[in-house]
Amino acid sequence: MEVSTAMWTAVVVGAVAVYWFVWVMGAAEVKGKRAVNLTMGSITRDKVQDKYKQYWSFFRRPKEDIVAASDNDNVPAFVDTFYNLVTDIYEWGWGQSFHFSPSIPGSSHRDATRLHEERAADLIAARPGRRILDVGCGIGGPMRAIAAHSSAHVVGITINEYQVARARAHNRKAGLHERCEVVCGNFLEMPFDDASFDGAYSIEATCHAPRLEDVYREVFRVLKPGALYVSYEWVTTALYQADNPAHVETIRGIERGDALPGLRAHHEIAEVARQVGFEVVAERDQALPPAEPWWTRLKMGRIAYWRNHLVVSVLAALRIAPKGVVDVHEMLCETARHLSDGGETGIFTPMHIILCRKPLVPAS
Ligand SMILES: C=C(CC[C@@H](C)[C@H]1CC[C@H]2C3=CC[C@H]4[C@H](C)[C@@H](O)CC[C@]4(C)[C@H]3CC[C@]12C)C(C)C
Ligand SMILES: C[S@@+](CC[C@H](N)C(=O)[O-])C[C@H]1O[C@@H](n2cnc3c(N)ncnc32)[C@H](O)[C@@H]1O
Repeated sequence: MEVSTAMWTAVVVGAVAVYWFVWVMGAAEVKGKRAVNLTMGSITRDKVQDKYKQYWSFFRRPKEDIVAASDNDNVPAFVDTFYNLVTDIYEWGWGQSFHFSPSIPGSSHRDATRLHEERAADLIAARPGRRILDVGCGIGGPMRAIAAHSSAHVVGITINEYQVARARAHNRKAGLHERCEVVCGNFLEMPFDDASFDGAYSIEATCHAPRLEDVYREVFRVLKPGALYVSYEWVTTALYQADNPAHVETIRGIERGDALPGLRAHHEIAEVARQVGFEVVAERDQALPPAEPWWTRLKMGRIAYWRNHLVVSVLAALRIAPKGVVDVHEMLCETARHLSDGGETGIFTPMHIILCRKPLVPAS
């Protein structure tokens, strides 16, 4: 082979390899976000690494310090930073719904996710003409599934501005923008009138509240009397032992890597709901058998995480992705390990479901 032919062959093979690596491998989810488009939310490129360090130093401290009164007020700001750092990676590697669901043999993750979301809509009797609140809506995966399933009008709230933009873009693309509204705000002080919603749900979002009563009280305020609220809570189960160092390490790992001021125990949830005035209609851990494990997808993804790590490292080296993206990705790999451990040992569940009703007549 002539030298020039060999060179041209090398160039073509190289170009195909780069295309495949970035465009094909780079799209971890079908039709999802691509690795070349990984930004870091509303953070400018040069600030990503600093913001990551700030986030990490906040959530790495002893739990007692985070929960201490003076720091509580800072939690929503750090949660916002966290979602600037992870939103694109979540969308790229997981999809538009930022939560878990029990796996369903023979069904895709996408279908299992949708069914888990539709369950929330059915539990609160979402239907056409009803105005439903999505507390902590992310980029709106559940909101779109619920609006499509029930034909209700869904209003989502998230603290993160970048997520608002992503959610609105997806709503429009799905043709659901007239039924799905997105508001940027803090669910601890919601910009909604009293008794202005016919139902509400929160999927794996209220775990970010430093005090659960603050968010439940707000949901109670904006619901009409008789309306239902369902929440999918992250909690430690009855199997968790606070004197078992391995358990403590797993739970601390989950808290650190998921911007949680402190996981609650399963028995605390209903107490808080009643304390703010709700009637508790039902409560169960949706992860318990006969449900299939929710952590399978997380665990099976290990090879994909390694591949993703390679992709983000190359993109960061080429300065296509911001520098801090590699650190953030590393943190997520570690978090995935703790979450799988929490699921396998049964000490943690991300789907402790509580269904509440605002009484027709206020309790005396
Ligand atoms: C409810 C919350 C988020 C739950 C999950 C949606 C996310 C928890 C951990 C995330 C991930 C871990 C590993 C990542 C992987 C290394 C990367 O290559 C691709 C994305 C991940 C799979 C990522 C996806 C989202 C999670 C599963 C919390 C924050 C309250
Ligand atoms: C893990 S995501 C879940 C998103 C969505 N429920 C889903 O399942 O796709 C948690 C969401 O809660 C939101 N959140 C956390 N703390 C918040 C707060 N104080 N006010 C409003 N939203 C908040 C985050 O911005 C994020 O959108």
